[in-house]
Formats: sequence, structure tokens, C-alpha cells
Amino acid sequence: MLCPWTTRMGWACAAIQIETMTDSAKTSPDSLPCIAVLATGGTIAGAADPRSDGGYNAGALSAETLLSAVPGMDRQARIAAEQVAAIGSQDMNAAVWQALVARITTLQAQADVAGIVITHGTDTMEETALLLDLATQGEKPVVMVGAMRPATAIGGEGPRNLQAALQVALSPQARGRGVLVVLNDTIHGARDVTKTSTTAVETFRSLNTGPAGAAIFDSVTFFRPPEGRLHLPLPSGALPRVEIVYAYAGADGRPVEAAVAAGAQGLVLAGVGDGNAPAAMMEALAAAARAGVAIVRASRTASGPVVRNIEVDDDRLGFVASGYHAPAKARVLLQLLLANGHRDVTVLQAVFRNHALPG
Ligand SMILES: NC(=O)C[C@H](N)C(=O)O
Repeated sequence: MLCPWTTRMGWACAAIQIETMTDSAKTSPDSLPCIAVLATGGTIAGAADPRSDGGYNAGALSAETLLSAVPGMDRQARIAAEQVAAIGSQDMNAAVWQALVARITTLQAQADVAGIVITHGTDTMEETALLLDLATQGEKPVVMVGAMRPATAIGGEGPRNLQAALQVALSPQARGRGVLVVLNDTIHGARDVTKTSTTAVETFRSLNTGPAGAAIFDSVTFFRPPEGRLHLPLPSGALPRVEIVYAYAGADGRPVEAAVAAGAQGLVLAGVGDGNAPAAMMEALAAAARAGVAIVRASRTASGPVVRNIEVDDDRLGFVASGYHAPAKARVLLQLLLANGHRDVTVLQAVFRNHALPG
């Protein structure tokens, strides 16, 4: 039994459709909620590569294969899978983001869809999570999931993570919370989550806020109420060029000048401490700000806010302090702000501090 919308939408030529109904569920298939799974690749879909012991290729397995490793979900939901991309998330790009935004927007509007799950590599999951959270609207749960061990590895945790993500997507409590990330039985909000370890299965943390909730066995619990969402539509075409400049002892202004020469409309400083940098780098950033480039000071440290006008005179230099946005996420937010015509430093600062447009 396919979800009703798969036949209506005519996905047969563009997407994978799967049949997961058991005999028992087939007695009343229409009573089960429908979940759309949008697959993009990543290690959760990774398969061993014979080139080396432990080596693998991300995005090698289909959505259908991933779902076949999660027995029992067919008693709780009808599931329709669509292969949006098949890439390692190090190669995530604007075209896939456009496709995901379009599919989420369509699925949010379809009455017969209860929730959406997106399989994705972990490397850039936090960037995609924030972008989708900002660029889409709707109450239905949108749950991103990945894995640290490839599907062919002993102890691969992808099937359990996918099961938990499907359970969160089915949970009424997950409604109205924007985009969520589920791995290792833990639920994170798109704004809060960061990958903290190259290899650990508990790599995703919400370092400043703590996790949003937990998915233990088949029980989904949230620890706090939903927060307000900021909406910044994703325009068609290329996003504005925004570069990240990394500060370190001895850094000078040349990385800043190179980024500006390459056409950057915005720069995010991955600064030391509270978004700081050596004087030569700061001078180059100030010159860029005078030339009309949006400058956001973030921190290369893992947690804590970057606060305005503490060691750096942001008012005089025309900079924005990133608040709790780490560099990669500050870049996504700045790209969407610039793409939506927000260039005024006061407006940019309000959004980075309050996650809401002023007024
Ligand atoms: N664990 C992973 O998913 C890493 C992989 N390189 C990816 O982001 O696609």
C-alpha cells in the first residue's frame, strides 16, 4: 500500500516508492499516518569500499534499502521514500537545498502527510537543518537523521537512528518545532545543534541549550515548549557569497582581502574567544565593512555567545556579533538575510541576537 499522495503526485518516474505494510496492518492501511522520507545520502547510506579496511563511500545505498533495515515501522506508518540526492554531506549544495525546500513546502501542504524525515550526512547536517528551519514553514515535524557508522559496519547505528527519527516525525509533540535533528536517541533543535566529534556516535550536542528532547525505545519526550520561528525564504538562484575567515595567533588581513576580492558580500569571522582577531585581521575586516561587506563576528570556540562591544568596538567598526551562532551556521543565516535584502547592521544584529526580525 502506497501513501495516497505518491500515486496522486505521480512519483513513479522521479522517486522510489516503497511498500512496507505488514499483513496485520493491511487490514486497515488508511488508518496509519503517512511519513515522507527524503533521502540525500551520507554515512547512514554508506557502504564499505574495498580500497581499505574500514573505508566506505557515503550515499551508496538507496532510501528503500535504509528503510528495509527498520522492521516494525510498517505497523505504525505508511512510508513513502524519495531519493532527492545521493551524496556525502561535505558536498551538500544550494541545488539540493532548493529541492528539499520545494519538497517540504509541498508535503507540509498535503493533508495526508503527517511528518517528514530527511536522511543526511552528519558533516553539514547542522547547516542544512538551520537553512531548512529558516526557509520552510508549517507545523508538521521535519526530522533530520544520519549516522556515524556506515550501514555495512558492525554496530552501524543508522537503523536505530532512522527508527527514532520516524517515531519523532509521528509524534504530535514534535509539531510546531521546526526542523529537528535526531541521532543517538537524542532530539536537537536546528538552531542549537552542532557536530562535536569526528567519530563518536554521540557527536551531536546542543552545547548552549542542552537537547530539545529524547527518543527512548518508542517514547518521545520534549524537555521544553516550542520556540518562535524566523522565516527567511530561499530565493531561486545562487545565494550571496559569504566566506568564513579563521583567526589564529599571527593571522593577518590577507584572508579577508582575498575573500573580498573573490566577491564576498558577507564575511563571518571564526574568531578567537569572544569573536576576536589579531589587529591586522581586524583592520582588514573594518575596511571590508566600510566597503559595504557585512561582517559577523563568531567564535572558533565550541560554545558560548559572542557579545557585542566587549573587547571589540562593534558600534564604531560596523560589525555584527553572532550571539550563539557558530561560524558555519552564522554563514547560512547571513546568506539568507542578505538574499532577502537585509543589509542594515541594526537589523542584522537584531536577528543574530533575537532570532527574529525587528518590529
Ligand atoms: N557521518 C557522516 O555522515 C559523514 C559523511 N562525510 C557525510 O557527512 O556525509
